[in-house]
Amino acid sequence: MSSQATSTGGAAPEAAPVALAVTGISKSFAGVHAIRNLSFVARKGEATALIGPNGAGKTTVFNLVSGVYGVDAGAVTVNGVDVTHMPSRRRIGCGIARSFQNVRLMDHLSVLENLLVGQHIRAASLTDLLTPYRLFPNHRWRQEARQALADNGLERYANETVSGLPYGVRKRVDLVRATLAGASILLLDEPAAGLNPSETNDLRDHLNLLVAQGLTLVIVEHDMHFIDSICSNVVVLNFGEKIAEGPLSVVRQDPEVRRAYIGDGEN
Ligand SMILES: Nc1ncnc2c1ncn2[C@@H]1O[C@H](COP(=O)(O)OP(=O)(O)OP(=O)(O)O)[C@@H](O)[C@H]1O
Repeated sequence: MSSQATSTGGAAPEAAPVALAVTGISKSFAGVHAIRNLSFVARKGEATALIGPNGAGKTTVFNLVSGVYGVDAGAVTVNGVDVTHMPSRRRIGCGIARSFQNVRLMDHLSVLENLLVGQHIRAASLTDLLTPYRLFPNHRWRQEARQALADNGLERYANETVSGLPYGVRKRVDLVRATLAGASILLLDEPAAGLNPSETNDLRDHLNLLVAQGLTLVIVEHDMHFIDSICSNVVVLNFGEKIAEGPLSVVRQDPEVRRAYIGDGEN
């Protein structure tokens, strides 16, 4: 990844709109300051990485953003909506979804059936919910699901049962499921964990495709090469505080980041 481009001619490119804004959030657990006065934004159509040593607070940020825990202070805004005091399930309706570490597909159903079930969040009524399976084989949802599989190079798996699929494919189907359910911001917790090199490359390509399609990604990941190939912005946490932010090529040169996390041996 190249560092921020500077241009001498013409106006600077306009920054993409803010999709997720975290403003001055703090959280303590029984006197342990897990997150202290943290602020950052994730912009539409960009991937932001959250990195830091074990216990730095990365998972807690995801828990606060997705509403698993309430913040002690600060605010969280999703697509312009203040969700700070909104329950987790309603935040999904604002376009934010959390994925991975555990793939949440139904093993006994086919890929296509899983996608149709995922679309239930968009259903306005019970009739809506049942229609795509039972009545009209070419219902719009089914067409959308097939199209989404095709767009992401997964169409050959449409009728396969999930339990028989390689782990890397299941993870990618889980991504498609989340986007079809209406998510525009994905929180991805160590997406490359447990994948072999070829699956990691496929996932990287898939995530870059989603970014190109305008999705916003926030990724917790330890694999710097993976981050480098996807994320334009990196937020570095240590003991619950932001110690650096910027392109990876810049933050990895920061002495505090090297001391806390990346290490002097890395280039
Ligand atoms: N539910 C909880 N109860 C008590 N302490 C918690 C809870 N959740 C997180 N913590 C504490 O908050 C701090 C940050 O933890 P967190 O899991 O967010 O870090 P992390 O950066 O995700 O670490 P790792 O990379 O190991 O997953 C740690 O000190 C942890 O023990």
